[in-house]
Amino acid sequence: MSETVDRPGPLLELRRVSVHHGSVAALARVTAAFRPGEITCVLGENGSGKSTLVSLLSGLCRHDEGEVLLDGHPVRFRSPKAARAAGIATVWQDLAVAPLLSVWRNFFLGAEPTRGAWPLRRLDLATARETTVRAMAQVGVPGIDPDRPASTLRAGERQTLAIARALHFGVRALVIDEPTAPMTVQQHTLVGQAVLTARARGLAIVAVTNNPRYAHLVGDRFLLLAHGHVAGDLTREDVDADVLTRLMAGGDELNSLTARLRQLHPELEDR
Ligand SMILES: Nc1ncnc2c1ncn2[C@@H]1O[C@H](COP(=O)(O)OP(=O)(O)OP(=O)(O)O)[C@@H](O)[C@H]1O
Repeated sequence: MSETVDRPGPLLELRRVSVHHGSVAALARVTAAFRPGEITCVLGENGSGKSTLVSLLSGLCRHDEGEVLLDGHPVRFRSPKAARAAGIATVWQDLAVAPLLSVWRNFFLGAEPTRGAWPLRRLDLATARETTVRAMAQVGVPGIDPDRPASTLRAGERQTLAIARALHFGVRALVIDEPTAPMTVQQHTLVGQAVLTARARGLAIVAVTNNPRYAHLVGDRFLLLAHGHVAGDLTREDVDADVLTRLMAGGDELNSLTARLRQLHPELEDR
């Protein structure tokens, strides 16, 4: 119980949330809590509901049962814009940036700094470039050329740019969908650094990943999804990277772990 005394309350919470796509329950009575300064890695096989969870938290789809709470208050984001206005930024798996625009344009995307007063107000290019370079350095990518087209960035760098942007604009929660193309260790490392910076700044982070070793390295909690259900809600103390790898594959080990956890924590019965 002492664990809960020091931990901040959840920023975002799902209580018995279901999302249907037609007759398919992509998420079924999912209960989970995402706290400031905590990285929750979401793991599960294809079709387990990970993308639906990202869509729900980003305002792309809505729940039809249960409650989504922000700071303890029920919310229902009508659009991605509404989720962003509530302080939730999403790093999309393949659309983290606009590829034809430069790195600095992508960083600001319509919120560029200006100087002078109207009607002589104009874009402050020097500040825009400097800010981009500084923000990227803060998340572990020093010396980036801000004029490079974003299309020349690799998957991990694009995600890092989106994370740097979210940090700069002061979001409170970061939802990260891992790129579909496999990432190299180097690219994973880049994103990992950025994610850890975001955690140090107190953001609540929900990171979808297919890589259990990476998850174990950066994650504080692990939410395992299977067929839209929570199959496990674990902490670093519960699992090591090998167990997490085996759990992701489902099967007996996951079943017995789920049963053991439910025995120890009757409150998990509904998950
Ligand atoms: N737009 C949709 N219409 C109908 N069914 C959908 C739709 N989107 C997802 N589903 C179904 O909902 C379930 C969960 O899908 P979801 O994409 O959330 O899983 P996922 O874990 O992200 O899978 P993947 O790793 O393949 O992206 C699956 O059975 C999927 O077929």
